[in-house]
Amino acid sequence: MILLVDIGNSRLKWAQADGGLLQATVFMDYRQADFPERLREFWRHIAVPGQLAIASVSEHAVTMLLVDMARSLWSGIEVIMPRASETAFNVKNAYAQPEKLGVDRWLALQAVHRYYPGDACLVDCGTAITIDFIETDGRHLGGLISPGLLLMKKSLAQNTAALPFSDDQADTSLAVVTAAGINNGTLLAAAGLVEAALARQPKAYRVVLSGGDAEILARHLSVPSIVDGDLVFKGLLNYCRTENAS
Ligand SMILES: Nc1ncnc2c1ncn2[C@@H]1O[C@H](COP(=O)(O)OP(=O)(O)OP(=O)(O)O)[C@@H](O)[C@H]1O
Ligand SMILES: CC(C)(CO)[C@@H](O)C(=O)NCCC(=O)O
Ligand SMILES: [K+]
Repeated sequence: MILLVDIGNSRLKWAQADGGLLQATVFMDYRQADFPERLREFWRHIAVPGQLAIASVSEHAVTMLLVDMARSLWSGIEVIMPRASETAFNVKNAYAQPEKLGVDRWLALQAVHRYYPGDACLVDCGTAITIDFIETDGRHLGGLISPGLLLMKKSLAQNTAALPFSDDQADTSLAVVTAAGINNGTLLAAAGLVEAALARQPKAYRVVLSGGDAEILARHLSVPSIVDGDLVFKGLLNYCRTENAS
């Protein structure tokens, strides 16, 4: 049994994998005061994992809390924390300083290369929206970073006098009330960003979406896309299998 954890900037996701098969994902808000207690209550009842694999783009303290908790629950558990590198699993990192690429992007790129082979455009619609291009041969071309939908809406509410925070249904039509104007405007900003990034490339790329806003973005993109919310977990599993085999 392997325990997989993806710590984003808004929330944490964890799942177990048995024989390479992913089980259901649990989403948790790790900024709440009772988070450690709630997590421990979950983990006390799961099948004992032999390995814990963590991908974190959050503060080190959150990772350490999880590692300490896992070690206290299951002494001898092996902890795996991949870092972005120059190459791994046939993917070549485009960054001049490869370790600076977010490990979530790095792991998701490896999963895309393995499960959706070909020229691909990976879009993670989380706290941030990241767009990364990868070639059939595993060459990462680089990417883009923008605020995610929630951040765009929050910053409008925080930096204007008249605009409220709104989190209702959105589409990309012209609005005649403020809330819809914000929801539709931010959604179109995200969709337009992805479409513009694709249009600027000299050839076509298969679009793969992940993250909390993947479904809504997929519904409003003018190009076909695949939604896979498990890319970071799938990327993490690569590292576990390798360690198991060695
Ligand atoms: N229950 C939820 N809690 C938080 N965000 C949610 C929820 N449901 C949907 N979302 C949407 O998901 C987005 C956050 O996505 P996700 O959980 O993938 O981010 P994250 O992994 O924490 O962030 P990142 O990896 O980008 O730092 C938000 O912009 C929000 O609009
Ligand atoms: C961009 C985010 C926040 C997306 O989760 C994360 O991948 C990150 O913190 N990356 C480090 C900077 C970079 O990837 O260039
Ligand atoms: K993420």
